[in-house]
Amino acid sequence: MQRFEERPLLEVENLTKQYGPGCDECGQPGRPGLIKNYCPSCGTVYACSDVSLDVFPGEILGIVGESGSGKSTLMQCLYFDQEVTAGTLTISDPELAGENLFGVSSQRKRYIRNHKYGMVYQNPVKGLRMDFSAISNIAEKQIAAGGRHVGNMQSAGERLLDVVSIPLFRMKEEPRNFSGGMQQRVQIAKALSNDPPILFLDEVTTGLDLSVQAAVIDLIKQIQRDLGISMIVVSHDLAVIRMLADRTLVMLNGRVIESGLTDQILEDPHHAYTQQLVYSLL
Ligand SMILES: Nc1ncnc2c1ncn2[C@@H]1O[C@H](COP(=O)(O)OP(=O)(O)OP(=O)(O)O)[C@@H](O)[C@H]1O
Repeated sequence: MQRFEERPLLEVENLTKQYGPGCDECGQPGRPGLIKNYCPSCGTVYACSDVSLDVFPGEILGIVGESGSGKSTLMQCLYFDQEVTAGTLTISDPELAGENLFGVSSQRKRYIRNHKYGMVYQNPVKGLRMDFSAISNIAEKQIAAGGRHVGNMQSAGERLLDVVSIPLFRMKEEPRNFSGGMQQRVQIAKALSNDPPILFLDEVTTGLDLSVQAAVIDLIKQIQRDLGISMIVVSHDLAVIRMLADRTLVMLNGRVIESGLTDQILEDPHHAYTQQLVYSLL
C-alpha cells in the first residue's frame, strides 16, 4: 500500500451548498427535517451538507455517488465555480497556508486556479477551446500561470502532449478533429501545464468506449506514479473509482455516508447504499 505524508495537502471542513433560504426546520444541526436533500418546509435543496474531506500529497481521493448525490457540486465548490454557503478550505502551501480559501477574493481564487489547480471536465468542451490548436490550448494555461517565454512554453507543451500520447504531428490541429479519448488526453495535458499540486477529474471517462476508458485510466495512474500529483476523482461508477482511488468517499443526498481506504470499502461496505454499489460490481 502507498504511504502518504502525514499532513493533508487539501482539507475541507463542513462544506455546505444550499439552494434556497433555509429555515428553522432544515437549519438545525444534522438537518433532521430533510427528505433526501430537500426541505419540504421551505423548499431549500442542500446539494452538499457538512461535507468534510482531506487529500494527502500524492494521493488519489475518489468520490462516488449516484446522480444528484452532490458530487459535481462538491467539485465545483472546490474549483471555485460555485460559492459555498458555509465551510472552510485550506491548502498546505507556503503561499496559501492558514487561509480559508472559500473566503478569499475572486482575484485570489483565480490565482489559485491558475497556479495550484488543474481541472479535467467530463465534457471536453468545458475544458478546451475547440477552435485553438492542441498546443495553443496548453499555451493558454501556461500564460495564465505566468509563462511568457515562447520557446520554453512550446517545448513544455510538446513534452506534455508526448506524456499523454498525442502524436506531435497533430499538435497544430484543433481538438474538434480529435476523438473523445484524444480530447480527454489534451484536457489532461492542459490541466498539467501549470505543474499543479492538485488535479480535479470530474467523470472524465463517462461516455467513452470501454477500451478508451481503460487507456485514460492507465494514463491517470501513470501521471500519479510519475508526477506524484494529488487528485480528486469524481465518478458515479465505482468500477472507475476502484481502479484509481487510494481512498474513497461515498456520497448520498449531499452527505458523505461512508469513507475509507478503497479496498476496505470494497471488502467491507457498511452503509446499505454502499453495499448496493459494491454488489453491482459483481
Ligand atoms: N442551481 C441549482 N438549483 C437548485 N438545485 C440544484 C442546482 N444545482 C444542483 N442542484 C441540486 O443539487 C443536488 C446535487 O446535484 P449535483 O449535480 O451536484 O449531483 P451529482 O451527484 O453531481 O449528479 P450528476 O452526476 O447527475 O450531476 C441535486 O438534487 C440537484 O438537483
